[in-house]
Amino acid sequence: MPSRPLSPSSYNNLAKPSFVNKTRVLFLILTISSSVVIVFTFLYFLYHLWYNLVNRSRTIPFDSNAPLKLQRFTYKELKNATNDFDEANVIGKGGSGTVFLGIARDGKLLAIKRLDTFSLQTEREFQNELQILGGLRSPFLVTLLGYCMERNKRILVYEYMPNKSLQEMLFSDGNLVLKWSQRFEIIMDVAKALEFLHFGCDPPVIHGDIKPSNVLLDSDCRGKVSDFGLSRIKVEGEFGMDLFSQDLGKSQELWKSQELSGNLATATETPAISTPVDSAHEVDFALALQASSSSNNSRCYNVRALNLNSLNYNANIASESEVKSGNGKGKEVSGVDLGAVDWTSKFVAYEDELSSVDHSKELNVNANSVNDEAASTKQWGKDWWWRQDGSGELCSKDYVMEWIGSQICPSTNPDWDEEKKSTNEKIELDNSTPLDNLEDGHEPQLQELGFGKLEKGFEKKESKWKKNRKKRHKKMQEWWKEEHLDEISKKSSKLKKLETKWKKGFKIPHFDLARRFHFHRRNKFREQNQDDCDANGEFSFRRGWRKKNKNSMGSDMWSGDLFSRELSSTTSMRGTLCYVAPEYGGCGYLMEKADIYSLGVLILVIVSGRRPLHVLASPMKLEKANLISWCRHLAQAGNILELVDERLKDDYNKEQASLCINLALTCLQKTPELRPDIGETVRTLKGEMDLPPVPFEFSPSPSKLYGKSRRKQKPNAD
Ligand SMILES: Nc1ncnc2c1ncn2[C@@H]1O[C@H](COP(=O)(O)OP(=O)(O)OP(=O)(O)O)[C@@H](O)[C@H]1O
Repeated sequence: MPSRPLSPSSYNNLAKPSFVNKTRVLFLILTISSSVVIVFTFLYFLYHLWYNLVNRSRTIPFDSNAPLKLQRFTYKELKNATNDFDEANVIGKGGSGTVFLGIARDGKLLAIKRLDTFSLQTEREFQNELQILGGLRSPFLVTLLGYCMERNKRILVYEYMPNKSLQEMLFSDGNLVLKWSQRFEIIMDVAKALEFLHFGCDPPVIHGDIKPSNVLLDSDCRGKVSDFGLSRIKVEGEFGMDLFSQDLGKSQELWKSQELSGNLATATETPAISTPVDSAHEVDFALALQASSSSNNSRCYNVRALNLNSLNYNANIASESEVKSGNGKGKEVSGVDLGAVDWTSKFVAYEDELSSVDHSKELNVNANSVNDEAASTKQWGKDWWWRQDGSGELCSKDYVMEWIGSQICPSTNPDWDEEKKSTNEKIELDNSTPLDNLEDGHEPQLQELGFGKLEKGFEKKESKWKKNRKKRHKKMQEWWKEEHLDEISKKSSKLKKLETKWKKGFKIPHFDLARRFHFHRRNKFREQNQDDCDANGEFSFRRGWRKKNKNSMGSDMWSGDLFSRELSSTTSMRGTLCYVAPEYGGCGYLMEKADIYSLGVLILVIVSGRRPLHVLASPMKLEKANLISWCRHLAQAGNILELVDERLKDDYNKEQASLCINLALTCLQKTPELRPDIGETVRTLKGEMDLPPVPFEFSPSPSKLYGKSRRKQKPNAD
């Protein structure tokens, strides 16, 4: 019997079970995989919870809401408190703002810091102070009492510290010299402040800018750490933080919230604090974004600035220096009064001196008496005074180079004019008996006494000096080119590459918008900078060129020598030159050990009463210019107490002083891991713990210790 052909429906019935099976398998797979995902997520959540509980430190929790507890002042209130921000009330000036003395309605004295510009950087500093310092209370930290935030006005209100800053106390002209006991207490206070920040806060806080101007002194001269503008909260699990990546995160939030709400809300933790829209943010955000695309970028900008200045210098040197420079002072360079010589001459003189260290060993004439010194000076190359050791210091060198670059541009450097004046006066003082008794710097008096007439009398002399000066300019220009142009051009080409990368890349909508704003505004910024530069400006690493404020105090210590005052306390985007740890200055991660390094520098500064870079008038003292190098050389020579401030005479505790210096040396080790942590540092200072082993290279070398005795022993043996 022929079989009946299968109908299509029967085919369907036959295919169904396989289809159903497939669906079942698929369903099973999906169920299993999703349950695996859920289980893993749950496990991860449990692990995270456990991790947080276990690692919850024994410290106080960091109170991010605390800023909201700060008093919010109105601008009018602060205006009244400071007598309309009267100049007479100015008690200090830093890189970011001016500090005024204010009187509250209840008669309490306040330190009111008005941020001078409105940019992303000042905004970041402002927010940092609110978010970090605002949430901390410690007897070793200056208390932030409140703030004012109205349109583009940013003001911070602190407790008033009657003895101002350690910077002023150590380096001001007054006769007041900090006693040893006070110095030691201040060292202890700063160490305890850092102990609180690193170990007492959860998460730990890294200050990032420990230096004398950020240590304020109360009525008893006890130190309190201030200025959290560059501080960072250490995020758990992170091995470090990059300043720009953090800023960028914050900036992106700022940017987003501005876009979404039309208001520039601050970080999410402080929704109550809001800032009005301002285009400056767009520009600076873009700038930060660009900077974040290369960790070296911030430096590159400065290098570019240097190039501009150098070019300016090159272009103008022949013509302008002749017209503007006034008098050359070649003779005074080698003369007695080195304090009055101009920077060019000084620099050439130093350069000559350094060359002699390098090649002719002229400094080591008395071979017998200075043999050891000769050995140590020989190894310092031409750039020994900024080279502390190793490649990590290159960033510092860059800063120094930039600064010098700015200094050798006579048309843009007001100090040249000042020195021109003082030289004019000097000519008078050197050559005319009636003026002999006059003090330097009294131009009106000089004019009254016939300065104009005398000036004519010395015209011939002047023209000779002008020629000398021109020669010297040229010599320095050539030296500068030889030494650094190669390095600088490499860097600027790197910057160009980055710029093209930047122009081509980053097509993300917000970023692109930011970029366009950035380029538009940056050109404006450059023009403005150039104008500022031309119009009697000064160079600051934090702000680039800025107008010189004659009343400026604090970080601008006009009493100091030209070189030191600029270099020792100017804040960059990444800390302050000479105080910043090599790994961080090298654009690395900001860690607790960076604060330890800065503390090491600070200890040396406090003990010695010198700035970290302190070029004195006498070129013979150049070996002491770099405090850290000098200290290391003294340590090798087994003579660290020579570092102690001469003004203390013998009135200090030698045991404590050598403990401090040796501790500083351990803090200044290149490898961050080798530096002690702040707990060890405090215990060592308290005498509760032995000094961590001083690095081998800074221990007195056997030849230095035993060299003499061996020589003595020889005759006996014979
Ligand atoms: N609370 C305060 N009480 C008394 N004086 C203060 C107070 N805060 C700051 N000053 C003075 O103002 C000066 C400038 O302080 P500010 O914190 O603005 O800048 P800085 O730390 O010197 O420099 P930068 O901001 O560039 O790091 C200080 O050196 C100090 O003399």
